[in-house]
Amino acid sequence: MTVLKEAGLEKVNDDIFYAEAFEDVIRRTSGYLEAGYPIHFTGPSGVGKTSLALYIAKKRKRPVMLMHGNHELSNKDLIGSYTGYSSKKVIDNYIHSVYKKDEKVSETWKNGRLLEAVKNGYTLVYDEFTRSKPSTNNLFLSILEEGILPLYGTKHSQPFIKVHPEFSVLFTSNPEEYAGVYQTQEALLDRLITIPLQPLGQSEEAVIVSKKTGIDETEAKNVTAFVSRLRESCKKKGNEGPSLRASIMIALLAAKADLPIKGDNEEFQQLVMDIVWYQVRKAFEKETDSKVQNVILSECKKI
Ligand SMILES: Nc1ncnc2c1ncn2[C@@H]1O[C@H](COP(=O)(O)OP(=O)(O)OP(=O)(O)O)[C@@H](O)[C@H]1O
Repeated sequence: MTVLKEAGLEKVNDDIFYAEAFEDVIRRTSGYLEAGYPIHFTGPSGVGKTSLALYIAKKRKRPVMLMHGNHELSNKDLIGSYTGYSSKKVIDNYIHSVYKKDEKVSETWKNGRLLEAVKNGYTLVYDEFTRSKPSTNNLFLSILEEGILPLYGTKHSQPFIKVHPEFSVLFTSNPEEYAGVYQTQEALLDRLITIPLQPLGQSEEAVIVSKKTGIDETEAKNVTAFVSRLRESCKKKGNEGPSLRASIMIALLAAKADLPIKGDNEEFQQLVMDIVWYQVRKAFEKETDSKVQNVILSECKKI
């Protein structure tokens, strides 16, 4: 769990740049959130779902909590649990002929992440929520429908807590065919406004790459155009191919190693090969390794 504001991690969000192609999505989703509806961004890896969710969350001017889906996430993590015992001993020996000892032992309760967010009206970004078990995510049904968080199995005398009126949530997920992703219960999906996101255009990706890595925008465009051409070839084979992440890695590593972003530079060729190989190999699974290398190299040489 990360409460960005409290952890002094607001920089995480300052590092997110506004992309014009998302302007309309930002406007629509901000309106839905203000009206009290949860948002769900879905799309392939690396299109910028988490970044966009964080960007929109930050605009709400409420503390932002980032939570990552995981198959080990449990109700204890979300609601809270007793973490042990604490004891308090008072010894009164003021009058030395009188000795009084008062000892109290009590269980120590620690609030879970969701309970904190719900109680204090945070904006929750629940990243890759379909990586948690559907049974864990059931808690969201009560939150979104009845406006309560049930305190199941916690020995609390109070059966639930009411959701703060400012609480809101943005979910992100990868498509169901991705490894490690659970199928989500229809009842939950039915309560979310699901918006599919597609990769940004190469010019918009270039702006992000340039701002994030410090390389010149024309060079960044050469990198994103290269990655984008490979992505198109992979798509024809039914695979997503390399994402914006690959462009950021190429630009960063080239800058660090002081490599020119030039397709005929052998060291640069090796760098891009290392970065995009896995994704391209997956798409061209029926081809030989040397054919895959040729696909990458011939696109690289166009830089
Ligand atoms: N608008 C943006 N501003 C700055 N960086 C961005 C932006 N969009 C994407 N990125 C960067 O691109 C990479 C992928 O973005 P992000 O993690 O948001 O994608 P995602 O769709 O959530 O991916 P995944 O499904 O793999 O989690 C990250 O390194 C992120 O920092």
